[in-house]
Amino acid sequence: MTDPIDWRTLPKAELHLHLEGTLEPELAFALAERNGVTLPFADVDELRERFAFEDLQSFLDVYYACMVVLRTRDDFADLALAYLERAHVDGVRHVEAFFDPQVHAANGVPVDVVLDGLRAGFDEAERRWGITGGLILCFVRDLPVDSAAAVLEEVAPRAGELLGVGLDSAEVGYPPSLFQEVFARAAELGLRRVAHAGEEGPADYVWQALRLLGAERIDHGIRSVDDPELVRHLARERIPLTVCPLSNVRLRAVEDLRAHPLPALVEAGVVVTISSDDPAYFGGYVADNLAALAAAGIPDATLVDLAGHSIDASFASEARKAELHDELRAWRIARR
Ligand code: HPA
Ligand SMILES: [Zn+2]
Repeated sequence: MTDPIDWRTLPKAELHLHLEGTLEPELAFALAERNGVTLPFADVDELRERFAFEDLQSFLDVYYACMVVLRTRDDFADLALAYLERAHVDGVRHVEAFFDPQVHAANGVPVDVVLDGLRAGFDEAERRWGITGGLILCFVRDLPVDSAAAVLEEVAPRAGELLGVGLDSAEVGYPPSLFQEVFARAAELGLRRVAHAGEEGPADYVWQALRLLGAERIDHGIRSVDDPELVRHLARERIPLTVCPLSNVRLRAVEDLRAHPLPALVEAGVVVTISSDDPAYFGGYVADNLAALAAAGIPDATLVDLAGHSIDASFASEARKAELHDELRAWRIARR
């Protein structure tokens, strides 16, 4: 028998990661103190007690409450670099990360400040650890569509500093169709398009994200299993799903990992990738997600294949993808 795999050693890309969801309680309280901001939780322990979520909304309430500590360019740079250091330890070689500028704007922080800080963090991580990647601006689907359009126009002159746009936050009752025009404008600006769909919402929202928004990747997408025609479409067109197993369990989108639709999706030939979503809140970073899947009975060889999918499904250049595949090949050879 071969040794158990240390999933941190496996080269991989992380494609579904909310930077604000990497705000560990200790950093949240340190930033609150630095900025003279009061969090609605007494201390780190009380905040962690609030991590017993019942659904997506009960998580979002805590997640948005913590964001008030993020005020300055340095806060955003520190947040990004702290995550990227953990990602580096986790064997993440390429990251495509979300951020929610509408929420920061509501807190009085201009999108330019957010973007300057996050970009500084990414640039530093590339220098230190060779991690590549970039930023995906997410529209918050339960805020007015006008505010999504406004933030897009505000960043339009800096579109070249973004990889793309996404769609996140409370899903049910906020169908992708609401954002058709905003996504069309993003495409005009040369931005790639992804969208959260089929996390708590129905398979029809996945169809809408594909057909109305031009989404190239679906974030979560697990409810696609309810629609066999959709599963066949995803497989045939090689449309990747960025699946976040520990998130799905914590937010009760699935009962437990053994009931997760991932094996059915993989079996059907869908390009599944694994990510951590909001690792500070959901009990694990990406290697922890892989370890949890292995413990739940997913074969090691399947999980290694999914790391390969994460490279293919990324928006990295073809040259960078080839480099990452070389690293993965070397890893497989070293395991033999
Ligand atoms: O898991 C999520 N789903 C939707 N919106 C989010 N914003 C941060 N995390 C999430
Ligand atoms: Zn997400």
